[in-house]
Amino acid sequence: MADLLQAQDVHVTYRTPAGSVTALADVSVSVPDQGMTVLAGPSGSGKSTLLRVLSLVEKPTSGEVLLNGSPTVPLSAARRRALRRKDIALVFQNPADNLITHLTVADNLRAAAQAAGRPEDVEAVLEQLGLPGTENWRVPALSGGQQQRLAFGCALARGASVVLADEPTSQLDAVSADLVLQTLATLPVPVVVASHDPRLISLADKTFSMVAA
Ligand SMILES: Nc1ncnc2c1ncn2[C@@H]1O[C@H](COP(=O)(O)OP(=O)(O)OP(=O)(O)O)[C@@H](O)[C@H]1O
Repeated sequence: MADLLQAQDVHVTYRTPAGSVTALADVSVSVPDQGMTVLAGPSGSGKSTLLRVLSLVEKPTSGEVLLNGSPTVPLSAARRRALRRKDIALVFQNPADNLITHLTVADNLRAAAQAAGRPEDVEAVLEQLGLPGTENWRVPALSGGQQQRLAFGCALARGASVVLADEPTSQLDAVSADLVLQTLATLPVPVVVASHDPRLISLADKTFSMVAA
């Protein structure tokens, strides 16, 4: 197993009107190129910040982030954006934030595939997500859990090599959350999840426990 993503001695400090806030202090973690890695910890421990740093959305104040062994911090914003578009899917907590809500399920998957210049296989992706027969549904007709699973499907459709998800079960009822967990555990790409959901942590191949900085 190789390391897909590595954070090395990462610090993140935010400047606010009330002074500076340290979100991450000296954090080092590696994400293997398979299975599910869970970033676990209480509210305020920096899970979402670390997820944004690992997904190259946010540059750390100091430290390095390696993607497939190559440093990303020295790269230009454009180069980081290109890497992110090619390899990395960040799935947000609010299901609808991950989708084009006025389009159908199939058109969301097609848009994701086309943006990456990839062939579409809508039926195969929906089968894999446990959403067969929903091709023509518009996003608001899906439950929150179904929307979350469709967001994972869009990540697969665009060929992302890793999916990072922020608290994917926090806005779902228990039944929907279970289906999302099953889907996450069977995605054919490595997954990084920020969560304090014990059910999710119990499915992890690797857990990184965080404490407030
Ligand atoms: N943009 C920001 N500006 C200022 N402070 C921030 C910002 N983002 C995060 N923080 C602070 O950084 C710390 C870590 O926040 P973060 O959201 O990463 O933690 P978390 O573990 O994901 O929390 P939660 O589970 O509540 O989402 C907190 O003290 C938070 O208030």
